[in-house]
Amino acid sequence: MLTLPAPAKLNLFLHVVGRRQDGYHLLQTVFRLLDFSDELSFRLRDDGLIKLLTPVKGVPENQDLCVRAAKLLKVSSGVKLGVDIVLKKKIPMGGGLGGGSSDAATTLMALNQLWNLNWKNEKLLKLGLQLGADVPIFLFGQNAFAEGIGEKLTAVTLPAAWYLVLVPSVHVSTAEIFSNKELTRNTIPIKIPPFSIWQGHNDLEPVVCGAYPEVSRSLEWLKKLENTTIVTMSGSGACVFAEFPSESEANAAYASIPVEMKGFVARGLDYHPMCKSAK
Ligand SMILES: C[C@@](CO)(OP(=O)(O)O)[C@H](O)COP(=O)(O)OP(=O)(O)OC[C@H]1O[C@@H](n2ccc(N)nc2=O)[C@H](O)[C@@H]1O
Ligand SMILES: Nc1ncnc2c1ncn2[C@@H]1O[C@H](COP(=O)(O)OP(=O)(O)O)[C@@H](O)[C@H]1O
Repeated sequence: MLTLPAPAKLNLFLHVVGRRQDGYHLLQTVFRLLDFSDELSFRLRDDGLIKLLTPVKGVPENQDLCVRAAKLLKVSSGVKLGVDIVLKKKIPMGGGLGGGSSDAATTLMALNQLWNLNWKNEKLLKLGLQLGADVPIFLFGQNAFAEGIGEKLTAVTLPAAWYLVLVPSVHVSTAEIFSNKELTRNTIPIKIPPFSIWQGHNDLEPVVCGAYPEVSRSLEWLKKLENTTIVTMSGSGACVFAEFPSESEANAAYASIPVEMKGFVARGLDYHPMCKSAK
């Protein structure tokens, strides 16, 4: 068994700067990888079948992003092998933390190895984008400024930071938020780095807060905390987070969350844990 992590991400800001003709939105965002991961294990099968031994509740096996990633790589490479996948989910689903996309990226990297394909990272990145706009960042393997729909990536160095992430108990559909009439799509594009991560905002946040009061309440609670450097929503929500310069400040804030709120503290990473530079 090959066992590998699939880390979560945060969008430190997310600007919607336009819309493509196919309806997809043009974004500018900074992705920060988190030391908070799903775990995937892979066992080679020589009968060509792709099996998820631990289906996720509410997600049919053939729609799970790791199964879709494995099938796409199998068809694209023409390989005759298969795989058994065991997925231990820890990242909240549909939370704007990119869990499904990260599972897909880890699957592509694992099978590139297990099936002896030796595909270059750029080729995997292109394939990954077919599965979702968030998949490329996890294959890129380090924090990045992203443009386009999330595929034009420029590496960025971010300060050490810890995050208190709140997980409201609502499921937000990414497609629903992007199609909302109230969404503003005209934030003025910023220039590529250097820029300040602290001056950004999330254009999807007012739309999600309007539709889901629990997200709004969680955000308001975070905004009252002291010593935070960023407080915003990640991606299309529902998770919201506060950034702190030290672990002790993040833990102290976590210790004070009201009983009805759920969350966790995680360290910001510089690299994907599967990246050579991370070791
Ligand atoms: C908003 C972001 C920010 O990082 O993250 P999440 O909140 O999903 O984590 C991403 O852009 C989401 O990426 P991902 O979750 O992979 O989205 P996809 O499956 O590609 O798209 C879901 C749907 O959202 C809409 N969509 C998505 C991305 C984009 N740039 N413009 C869009 O309009 C499209 O309607 C699409 O059908
Ligand atoms: N392995 C997976 N993990 C999580 N979600 C998955 C997975 N495979 C498919 N999905 C589907 O993708 C949707 C978005 O999942 P996720 O990536 O966790 O959230 P987000 O796009 O908000 O960051 C889920 O609601 C679920 O229906």
